[in-house]
Amino acid sequence: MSIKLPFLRFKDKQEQEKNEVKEKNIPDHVAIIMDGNGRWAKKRGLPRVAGHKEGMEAVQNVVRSANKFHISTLTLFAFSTENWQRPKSEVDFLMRMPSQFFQKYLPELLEKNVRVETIGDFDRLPEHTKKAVVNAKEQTKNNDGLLLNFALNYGGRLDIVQAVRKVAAEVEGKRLLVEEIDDQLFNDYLFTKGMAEPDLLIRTSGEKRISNFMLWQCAYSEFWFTDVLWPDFDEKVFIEAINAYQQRKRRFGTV
Ligand SMILES: CCc1cc(N2CCCCCC2)n2ncc(-c3ccc(F)cc3)c2n1
Repeated sequence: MSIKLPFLRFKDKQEQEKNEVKEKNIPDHVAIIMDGNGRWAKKRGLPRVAGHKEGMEAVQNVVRSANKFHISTLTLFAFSTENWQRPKSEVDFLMRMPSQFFQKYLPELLEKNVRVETIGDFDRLPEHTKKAVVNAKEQTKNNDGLLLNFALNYGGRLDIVQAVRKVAAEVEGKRLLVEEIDDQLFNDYLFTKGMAEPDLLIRTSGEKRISNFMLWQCAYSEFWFTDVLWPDFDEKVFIEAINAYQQRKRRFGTV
């Protein structure tokens, strides 16, 4: 059984298949590097912030699609540890986006049983940003639908270094033996504690780099790249990514 998109006319079965997501092998956890917002604006002679605003609409659209496809976890790379190097005016604008997002979409997230989480160094964010995010986390904490996880002030190397520091402190405090340290234990010290690892990592705008995103967690993820700029990312592109994932995961009856 697959989720059909009735509004699209299909030339033939093959064409139809390209516009459907089969229920088998749906990726449990999809992570997205939402790249291309500035380029989207530049192509239109608009200021960069116009690309960020349009990109925020694309965020809610991809949440709706992930919900429809019964994806369990959707992680969105919203702000990296490197993004602090951007002009102050742009960083200030970006730091107001979480609050704007929830002002517009929190009612819909609640109605759709979505739970909001974040990964990254939360403390360094401005108070107004933290307040908006803490409020959304609190209001959605008992929801058991899609886990919408925003990577905020996140870096893969920061994630690993802060985890190593915590493990080292446990060993130093005689609360942990070196021999007990393995992958499974280490996972519990990362920002993504308790979360499934990404099955599919999508990056938009044509760049084919991971840019310090979930370095440990994506060790076994399928990567899918598209030239589409993030503000233009829609359900049709999302289906293309999931279909590509499903093609790679086809067992042809084998285990
Ligand atoms: C903090 C920078 C930033 C940028 C941004 N853009 C701009 C660049 C990336 C593309 C998407 C639109 N969005 N879109 C939603 C959020 C958001 C983050 C956390 C949260 F809890 C709720 C919403 C967001 N955050």
